[in-house]
Amino acid sequence: MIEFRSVSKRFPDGTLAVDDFSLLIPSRRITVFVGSSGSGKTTLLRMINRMVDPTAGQVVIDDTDVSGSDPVQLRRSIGYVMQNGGLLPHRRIVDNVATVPLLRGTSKAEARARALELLDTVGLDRSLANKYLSQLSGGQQQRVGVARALAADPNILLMDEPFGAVDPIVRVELQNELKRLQRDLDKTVVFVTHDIDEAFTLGDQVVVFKTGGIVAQVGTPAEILARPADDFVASFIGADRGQRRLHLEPRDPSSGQILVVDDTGRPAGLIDGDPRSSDDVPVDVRVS
Ligand SMILES: Nc1ncnc2c1ncn2[C@@H]1O[C@H](COP(=O)(O)OP(=O)(O)OP(=O)(O)O)[C@@H](O)[C@H]1O
Repeated sequence: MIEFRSVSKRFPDGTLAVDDFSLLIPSRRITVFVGSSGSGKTTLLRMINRMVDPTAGQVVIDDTDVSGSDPVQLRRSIGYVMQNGGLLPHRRIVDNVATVPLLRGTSKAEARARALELLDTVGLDRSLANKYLSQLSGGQQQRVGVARALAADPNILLMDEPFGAVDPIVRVELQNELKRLQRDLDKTVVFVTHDIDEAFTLGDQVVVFKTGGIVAQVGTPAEILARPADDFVASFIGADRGQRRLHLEPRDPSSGQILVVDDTGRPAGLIDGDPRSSDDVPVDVRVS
């Protein structure tokens, strides 16, 4: 589990990027940070591997405050994927994937063998191993970024807008692939995006941010869709434009769960509780 405890970040130029932020990130799930530009998502993500240190508060991973960890060791033990991925254009794909294991002292032969396995894991043909980045498509490049992040077999994978630069069809493929990988490999994934649909597709837990690292709402996609916390969230998820039209269908009362379904009757998720037991919960919700 990753825990942010009353974390703030003021940059040297005076910008308060994050103000008193607290959150629990469950292990082996995908948590998505979504919000408008400049709301502090990347700053928070980078606090997990100490690319950024908070000016107040603590970030704790499995009961250990990261401020006591060596930043270089920590960074090598946590996978990190970013948009246009930090890959080295002058090195072959296989060598890019093997970077961290080599830095950690794994033999060249072993690191290469592992890199080839990882190409399989992320759905890339091994024939690409000796090519260079410029010879790959955008989607393939992002897969290499994911393979590289997985190379040290980290428990935690941080992903900062990793699919932002690829076309919508490839983006959906990559999202599906990530969900499969998470199920197979059981990693704790923290994923940053601007795209609310991507957040709802991927997230077990979704955190909607306002400017200043302020949390507008935390919940499962179904909870947020069915009960936007305020006008900001409603507007962000498109509820105010009537784009999302979901409604709640109570299930077996003993289960205490309610099914959220869209206009076509397709289930969008489950939420806990009885919608009719609370005045502020609409039984018919316009959400997309
Ligand atoms: N090194 C820095 N020095 C000063 N201000 C910074 C620095 N890094 C980020 N900021 C500011 O902190 C705020 C939060 O930035 P951050 O990159 O965390 O937001 P974000 O939600 O990830 O935005 P985006 O979605 O555009 O990437 C912004 O106002 C940004 O300008």
